[in-house]
Amino acid sequence: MASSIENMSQETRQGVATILAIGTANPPNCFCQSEYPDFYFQLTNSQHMTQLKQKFQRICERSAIQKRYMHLSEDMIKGNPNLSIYRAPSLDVRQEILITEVPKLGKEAALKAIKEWGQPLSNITHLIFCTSCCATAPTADYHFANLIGLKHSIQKFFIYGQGCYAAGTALRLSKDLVENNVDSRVLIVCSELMLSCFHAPSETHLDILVGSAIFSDGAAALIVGANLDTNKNERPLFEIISANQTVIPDSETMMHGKICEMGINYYISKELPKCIANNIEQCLIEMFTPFGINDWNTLFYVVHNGGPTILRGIEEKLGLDKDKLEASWHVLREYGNMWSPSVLFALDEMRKMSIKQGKSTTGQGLEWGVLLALGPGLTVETIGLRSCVVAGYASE
Ligand SMILES: CC(C)(COP(=O)(O)OP(=O)(O)OC[C@H]1O[C@@H](n2cnc3c(N)ncnc32)[C@H](O)[C@@H]1OP(=O)(O)O)[C@@H](O)C(=O)NCCC(=O)NCCSC(=O)/C=C/c1ccc(O)cc1
Repeated sequence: MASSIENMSQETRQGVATILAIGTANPPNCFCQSEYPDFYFQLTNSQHMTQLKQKFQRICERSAIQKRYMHLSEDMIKGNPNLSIYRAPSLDVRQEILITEVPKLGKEAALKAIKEWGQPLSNITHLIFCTSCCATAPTADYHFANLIGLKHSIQKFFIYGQGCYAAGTALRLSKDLVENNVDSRVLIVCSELMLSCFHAPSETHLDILVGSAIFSDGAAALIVGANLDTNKNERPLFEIISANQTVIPDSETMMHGKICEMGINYYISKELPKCIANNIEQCLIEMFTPFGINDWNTLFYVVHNGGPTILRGIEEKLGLDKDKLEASWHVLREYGNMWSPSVLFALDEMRKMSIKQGKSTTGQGLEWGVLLALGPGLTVETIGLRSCVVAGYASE
């Protein structure tokens, strides 16, 4: 197996799932992290909780985040005061907004991906839509397909409630779809709005402080296909060489949530970063041993930016060089943790950063890499990637 990889040229291979375009979008409201504690405690009439506010300030300072985007606004809270009262029933008003806004933000990201891809909308054969934020029938994929104008014969899949690892599941599914359906083109869309889980601070539910400090809104879209039509100028960004899902044993209590009258009520254990760090190398061993790869610094990395302690834990456990998780740190700093789209923002940043730095491939000049999507379960989606030559790159 190893020798076949060493001999592979940088041409994309026939029949292998390939990412052809990436688009991202955020709502217009931008929140500066250093100003957010004042805004959040004032918005939720919690200024009197001075110790809790100081704790929240410490979490914001330690978050490594500089700014985040949210659909949520002061006017929305004023118009719906229950949104800012801890545990007050507010599911109806949240769902009413999310049913419209989740597909809408997804459309913005999808239009950017489709523009980069350069092909007509009618060439999309399959849609995979992911969100943890709105529960309706028909589901959000249906509303999205109508909104953007996909053909009625589009083959739709809806991935709901997987939180931050949904993009990995979508990539794994897209690989099976495009490698088994001739000429198929899959549109993946991940769209999340934190209005679904915005809560006032509570002395008895400290997990909310963490989510309120790091969660943010975003959408990302990809086009995936195999057997590129170079006559139509389809260009490869990354090949999906392999895809595994792993559930970390006995980790269910690390991160969980459920929809309640108050919106999504979630819990995040302090032990979560350690649990991920302790189990991540096994995921890499299982994916890359068949390829003869065991030096983790020979790979490029696209990791879900769940929080700074999660990224640091992975760096330390794998013994990674300083710049290995640069794309994920960038997304954490500039956008926060957007759940499912986050790791696709990091994938987008990886190829942009590689071009900006004059690297020969979309994977920081390296050929092989990994995308790690992490979420409730704890579930890890490990996606093996092969970079592509940067268009127009001329070696010396
Ligand atoms: C930025 C943190 C939170 C703090 O930075 P630090 O370097 O560890 O700093 P400190 O150790 O000084 O911690 C600052 C304070 O935060 C507190 N803290 C530290 N983690 C905690 C903690 N999980 N609880 C409650 N206090 C804490 C910690 O006790 C401490 O309190 P204090 O001593 O009073 O200053 C850092 O620990 C961190 O990155 N933690 C990992 C964040 C994390 O778990 N991310 C994944 C979130 S879960 C997710 O993305 C999706 C969930 C989801 C769920 C359901 C759905 O349906 C959909 C989605």
